[in-house]
Amino acid sequence: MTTPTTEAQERRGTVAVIGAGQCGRMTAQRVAESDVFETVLLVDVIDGLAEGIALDINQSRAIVGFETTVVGRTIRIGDHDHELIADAEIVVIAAGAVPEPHWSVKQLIRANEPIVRSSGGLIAHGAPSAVVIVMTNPVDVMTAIAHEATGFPPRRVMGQSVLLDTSRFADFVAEQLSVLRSSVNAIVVGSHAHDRSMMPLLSSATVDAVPLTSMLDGAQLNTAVSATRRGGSDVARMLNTHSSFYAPSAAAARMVRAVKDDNETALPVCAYLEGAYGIRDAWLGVPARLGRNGVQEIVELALPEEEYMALAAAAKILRAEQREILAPLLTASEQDAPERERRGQSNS
Ligand SMILES: NC(=O)c1ccc[n+]([C@@H]2O[C@H](COP(=O)([O-])OP(=O)(O)OC[C@H]3O[C@@H](n4cnc5c(N)ncnc54)[C@H](O)[C@@H]3O)[C@@H](O)[C@H]2O)c1
Repeated sequence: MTTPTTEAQERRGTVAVIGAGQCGRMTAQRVAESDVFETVLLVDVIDGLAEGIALDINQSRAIVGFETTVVGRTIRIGDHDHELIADAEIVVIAAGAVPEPHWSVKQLIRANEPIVRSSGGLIAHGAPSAVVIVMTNPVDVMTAIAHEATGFPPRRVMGQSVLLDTSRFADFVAEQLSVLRSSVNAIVVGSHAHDRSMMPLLSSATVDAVPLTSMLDGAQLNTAVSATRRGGSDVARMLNTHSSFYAPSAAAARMVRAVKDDNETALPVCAYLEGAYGIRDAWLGVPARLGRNGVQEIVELALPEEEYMALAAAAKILRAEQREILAPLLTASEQDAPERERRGQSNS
């Protein structure tokens, strides 16, 4: 069954979004408005929340002009109604605890780990062929947890992190130079944490093919980098009670579309590295080609020594954080198995 078509377009397939808070509901809306799926399923543990949001989005269809149906469902924590997300080809995890302002990263991890693990269990049983996109913070470690909880090959699990940071960097640079955002060609890699492990790659950044480093001086470049690293916390501080959701949902919806389109679109995402950039056994932000099976290939850019080393340092921090709560991914004997066969993900 497909929904009626307004043009020569057919809507097929289901995207499930777990968590109907600000990020989840906005992602569901953006995906529905792209009008390429038959159904967007939105689920939450709060009674009636997902159902209400779904009804509201659906009532905008005649104005906005899309036919995708958003279906809302309430789930109980630990009640794995696997049928619920059956048929979902892509699942976005946007479920999370409401953080207290004074929480440390460790407290956030402790609060969100069971939520992401239970979401992973639901996906593993209900949608065993799905591609998973994790939004829950801290996203690099939560992506690793989602991978462990689903038992999926790493290529079918990725995090939304550096696509958002890349967009923030492009926005700040465009503001500084009064140019179109589309003329800025730059990429952010590393961690989604708001510190030095989030790395705009200045060496390859261009504006209309002119190197960015020839257009901004050192102080201006530092300003753009700091503004990018602070991007999320600045929004959260202004909103006071909440974190950002417009730009994060735009990034998640873009990733959903790249997976759906299956044409190897390269986007920066949090992915598992097993040799690319000289990094093994860590989840972090790098450019990757996306498709129906998730991460088709890690795109290995030629980085100058300084950026290469900085990325290795970011990976070291993330690996340590991830190993603290994960069972080791590789045993010594597995280390000897052929890379691509073992992980199902190629790095080139
Ligand atoms: N990756 C990014 O770029 C990015 C950006 C902003 C926010 N985030 C993160 O995304 C997550 C969601 O953010 P938000 O602003 O939507 O938060 P929110 O508080 O508005 O929504 C979270 C929702 O998750 C639901 N939930 C909790 N446990 C659940 C479970 N087991 N199953 C289903 N639903 C469950 C809650 O009921 C709530 O509705 C947070 O962890 C946040 O830090 C990530």
